[in-house]
Amino acid sequence: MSEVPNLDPSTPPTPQQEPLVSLTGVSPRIDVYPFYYHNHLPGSVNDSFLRKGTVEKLINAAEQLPPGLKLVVLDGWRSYETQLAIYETIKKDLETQHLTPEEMQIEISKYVAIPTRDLMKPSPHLTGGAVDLTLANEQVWLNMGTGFDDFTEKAQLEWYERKTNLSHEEETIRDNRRLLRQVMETAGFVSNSEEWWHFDYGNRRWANATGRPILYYGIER
Ligand SMILES: C[C@@H](N)C(=O)N[C@H](C)C(=O)O
Ligand SMILES: [Zn+2]
Repeated sequence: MSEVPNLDPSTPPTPQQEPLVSLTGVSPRIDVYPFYYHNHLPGSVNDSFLRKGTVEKLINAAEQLPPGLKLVVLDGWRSYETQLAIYETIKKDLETQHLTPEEMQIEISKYVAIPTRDLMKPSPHLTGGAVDLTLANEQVWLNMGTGFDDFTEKAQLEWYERKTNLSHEEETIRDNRRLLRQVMETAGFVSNSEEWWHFDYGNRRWANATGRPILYYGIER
C-alpha cells in the first residue's frame, strides 16, 4: 500500500499521509461486496479500501444502526482504470438518447466524475474518501428503491421525500434512505443529491459542502 512518507518523525502524520486500509473484517457491522470486481471491471480487486480516518468514520456510522442492520460497502477507493470504465459505460448508454454534446456533458457529470490520474485534482473515489454503500439485515439487502448505479431520477437521494401519496413499500424505501443518510451524515460524511448510495469524507466535495479544508487528495495503491 503506497503512502506519502512522513519524513519528520516528530510531527504526527497529516490526513493526506493516511494509508488506504482494507474494509474486510474491520467491523461485524460492515460487509464488503466489491461491485465492480463482481462485474469484471478493469482495475478492480476483490476488496474495498478507504483512508484510515474514513474507515473510522464508517465504523462509527455502522455502530449507530439499529440492531440487526449493517452497512454493505459496494466501492471505496477506485483506480483510474475502473473510473474510466464506468465513465465509458455511462457515456455509451447515454449515446442512445441523442443528446447535444452540452446535454451529454451535463448528464454524465450527474452520475460519474471525469477520470483522471492527476492526484491533485482527483475524482472523489481516487482519494479514498468516497464510499458507495447500502443497508442489509441478516438475510437481504434492504429495498432502497433502485439498484446501485441505476442512473435514473429515482436514484436521487430525495426522490421519495418529494413524492406524494407514497405506498407502503415507498414509505419503507424513504425510511431506508433516511436511515442510511442519517447514520452517514452523523458520522461526518456528506451525501450526494443524485445518488442515494454515494457519500464523501475529507475530499474536495466534502470540503466544498462543509467549508472545511481538504483532507485527502488522490492516492495510488
Ligand atoms: C459511478 C458512481 N458509483 C459514482 O461513484 N459516482 C460518483 C459521482 C463518482 O464517479 O465519483
Ligand atoms: Zn460513488
